[in-house]
Amino acid sequence: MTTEVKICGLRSEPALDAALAGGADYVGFVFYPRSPRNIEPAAARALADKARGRAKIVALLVDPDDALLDDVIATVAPDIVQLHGAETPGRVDEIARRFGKPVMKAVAIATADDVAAALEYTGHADRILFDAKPVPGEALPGGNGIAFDWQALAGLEGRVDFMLAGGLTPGNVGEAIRLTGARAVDVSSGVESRPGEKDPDLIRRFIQAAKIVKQTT
Ligand SMILES: O=C(O)c1ccccc1N[C@@H]1O[C@H](COP(=O)(O)O)[C@@H](O)[C@H]1O
Repeated sequence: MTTEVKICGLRSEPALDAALAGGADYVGFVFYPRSPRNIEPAAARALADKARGRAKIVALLVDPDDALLDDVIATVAPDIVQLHGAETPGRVDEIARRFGKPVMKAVAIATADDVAAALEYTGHADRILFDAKPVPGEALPGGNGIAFDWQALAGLEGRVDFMLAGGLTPGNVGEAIRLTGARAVDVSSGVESRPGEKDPDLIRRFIQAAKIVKQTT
C-alpha cells in the first residue's frame, strides 16, 4: 500500500495534469475568497470533470453557510467536502446529513493536547486532517506552508484515520510519513513557486517522494 496524496489549491490545467499524471489520489479546490487559491465553482467544475474517476475531488470550504455549500456541491459535484474553519462536530454532522458527502474536518495542531481535543470529531467526520495552527494574525486558517511538531501525533498510528498537512514539501514529506505513520498527506504551498501558483515539477516530485515510502502496516 502506498501513501495517499492530496494536491490542494489547484487552479490550472497544467497543475491538474501534473497531479493526475503523478498519481495523486485527491485533488482539492479552494472555495474561500481570501485565499490566493480561491477558484470560482464553474472554473473548478471544468477541472474536476477532467479529474473525475481518476482522483477524488475535494471541495475545501471555511465555515461555509448552506447557500455556499449548495452552490459548490451542485456545480462541482465533489466526492468529499473538506471543512477548514471552526465548524463544530454538530455542524459536521449537519453538513454530512444534508449534502450526503463524506466530510474531512481540518483541525489546527500545535501540541499533543490539540490532537487529543481533535478526537472529538471522531464519529462525526469521516476523516480528520491535522494541519498546523496558524500563527496569531496569520492571514489564512490554512495553506500557510507551516509545519507543526509531528511528535504531537505520537501513538496515533493505526488508531485514527487521519491525513497530515501543514508545511509539507517534496523534501520533508518522506520523513513526515515515516515519523507519523500517516496513510495520507496533503500539500498546497509546498508545491508552489509563489502563493497560488502551482509548479508542475514540484507536484511530480512531491507525489514521488510520498509514494516511495513503504507503509509498514
Ligand atoms: O490553501 C489555502 O489557501 C487554504 C485556505 C484556507 C484554508 C485551508 C487552506 N489550505 C489547506 O491548508 C493545509 C496546509 O496547506 P500548506 O501545504 O501548509 O500550504 C492543506 O490542507 C491545504 O488544503
